Amino acid sequence: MNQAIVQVKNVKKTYQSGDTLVTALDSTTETFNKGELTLIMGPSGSGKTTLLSLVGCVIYPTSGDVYLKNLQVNNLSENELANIRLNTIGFVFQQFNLIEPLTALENVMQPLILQGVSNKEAKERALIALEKVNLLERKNNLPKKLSGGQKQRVAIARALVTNPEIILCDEPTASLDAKSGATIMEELKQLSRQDKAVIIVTHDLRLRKFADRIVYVEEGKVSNTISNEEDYK
Ligand SMILES: Nc1ncnc2c1ncn2[C@@H]1O[C@H](COP(=O)(O)OP(=O)(O)OP(=O)(O)O)[C@@H](O)[C@H]1O
Repeated sequence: MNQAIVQVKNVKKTYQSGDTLVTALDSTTETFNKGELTLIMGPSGSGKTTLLSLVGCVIYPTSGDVYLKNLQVNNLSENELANIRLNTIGFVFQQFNLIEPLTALENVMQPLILQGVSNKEAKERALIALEKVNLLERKNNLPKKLSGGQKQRVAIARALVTNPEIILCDEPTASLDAKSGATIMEELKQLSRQDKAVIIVTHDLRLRKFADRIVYVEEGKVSNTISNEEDYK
C-alpha cells in the first residue's frame, strides 16, 4: 500500500498584489503518497504552482497546516525548511535551471556538495545518477552543448542524486519535443516505482497516461482527484 508522505490540511495562501489581496489557494486538503506519480492539473492561475510550492516547503501557508512525513513543517524556520528541502526533496523545473559554466557532472554534484559530502563521493554518486538517466557519455558537456531533453535529464539526475523521497516538477516537459518529453516522463515514472513521491504540475494533457493520480485545481481549490486506473491508459 502506498504511504502518505506529504499532507496539506485546509491550507490557504494569499498574496498581496498592490492594493489587492489575491487568494491563490483556499480550503485545500490533499495527501500525496510515496510510490505514486501524481499530476496537478488545471487552468492557468488556478493555484497549481502555489500548491506545489507549499508541498515543497518553498512558501508558508497563510493558514492551515503542512505535514511532511508526519512532521508539521509550517511552523519551522526558514533554515529548517531549507534543510528539509536539501535532504528530502528534489526539484525539476521547465527551464532546467542548470549552472551554465559547470559541466553536466558538476551540476549533478552540486546538491551533494551543499550537503557537505566530499568531492570524491559526490563525483561517484553523480556518475551513478547520470547513468540512471542514460547520460553518462555527456558528463563533461557544458549545458549549452546539450539538447533540451538532455538538459532536463541532467536536471533529473541532480534532483535524484541526494536520493530524495519526494520529487517535484513544474512543467518538466514544456520546453521539450514530444519524444524527449515522453522519455522524461518514463524516467519520472520509474522513480515513482522506487518508492518516491513524484508530483508534477502540468498543462500537458498527454502526460495523463503516466499518472497514478490526477489532482485538478480550479480557482484556488482542488475540484477533483482521480485515481488513474484505466481512464487514460
Ligand atoms: N508571488 C505572487 N504575488 C502575487 N500573486 C501571486 C504570486 N504567486 C502567484 N500569484 C497569483 O496566485 C494565483 C495562483 O498562481 P499560481 O502560480 O499558483 O497558478 P498556476 O495554476 O500555477 O498558474 P500557471 O498555470 O499559469 O502557472 C494567480 O492569480 C497568481 O497571479
